[in-house]
Amino acid sequence: MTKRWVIGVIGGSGLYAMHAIEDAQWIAVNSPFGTPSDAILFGRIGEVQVCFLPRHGRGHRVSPTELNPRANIDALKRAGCTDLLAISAIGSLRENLEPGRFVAVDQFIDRTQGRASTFFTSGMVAHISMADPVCARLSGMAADAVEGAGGTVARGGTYLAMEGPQFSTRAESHMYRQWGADVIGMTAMPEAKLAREAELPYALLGMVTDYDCWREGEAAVEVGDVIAQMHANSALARATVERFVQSLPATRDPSPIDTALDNAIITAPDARDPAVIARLDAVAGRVLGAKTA
Ligand SMILES: CSC[C@H]1O[C@H](OP(=O)(O)O)[C@H](O)[C@@H]1O
Ligand SMILES: Nc1ncnc2[nH]cnc12
Repeated sequence: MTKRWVIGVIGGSGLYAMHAIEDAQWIAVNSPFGTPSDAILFGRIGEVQVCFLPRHGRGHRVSPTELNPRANIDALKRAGCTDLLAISAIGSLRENLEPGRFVAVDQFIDRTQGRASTFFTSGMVAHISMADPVCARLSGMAADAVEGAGGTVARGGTYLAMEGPQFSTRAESHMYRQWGADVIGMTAMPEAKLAREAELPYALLGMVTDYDCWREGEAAVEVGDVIAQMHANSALARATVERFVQSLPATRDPSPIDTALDNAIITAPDARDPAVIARLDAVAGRVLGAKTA
């Protein structure tokens, strides 16, 4: 069955609103998983419905370590999103990924600690595959949009998600390079895991803002470097999102991620907790038969 695209855009550091969105309206969406970072900006770009959520809230109020990605993803699912494009500021762990370049991330190493990282708690246990954590279709179109907007992009790269909010030590930065990580940030995990649990195809466009602290004889990253680079490139990031939405095919073919929960739930029907089922109405209503609010 084909359906229309509803694109959720998660704006990272420096991207707190989208002026290209027409008929725009900020609307608060409640979630049983807590308070999302902000209201969602509903509107359209051309004929495509867009739901924009600033990841840290307007004014960058919410720390990466105190984000509630469960509430954010649940709210975007409730808002009717079919697909998610996330934008992030990232540090580079590779010489050839210079500040200003975009990276269409395709793998993750999750080093975050203590964040609620699943919708499927006791009473409704599920194990989804995260082998290929990013939607290749979406990521490819997002990378095309970067180039169409005049930017440069690396297609593929491994994102190390650190806890923060402090930046890494030099020893950690060197270790992450040895592990094979290409870029570093504090927010895309567990966001990407939760998007998959919610059967939402997810792509992450990282924008390199700095070289972290692994380069010999060079000053370590400071937040001012990140902000300056984000400001220098925010017009390009906005143009990329606009172009991405405009380039979508008129109809949306199904994605295998739309049915990621098929065969993922292991808790026997008679052992399922009704309270847990109730709060999964948006995330897993398709498989649990719960009514979506
Ligand atoms: C402002 S510097 C560090 C900050 O920027 C990144 O956030 P986001 O991914 O939302 O753009 C990074 O993960 C940190 O939260
Ligand atoms: N060097 C870095 N480390 C972690 N998160 C970042 N976001 C932007 N630059 C970063």
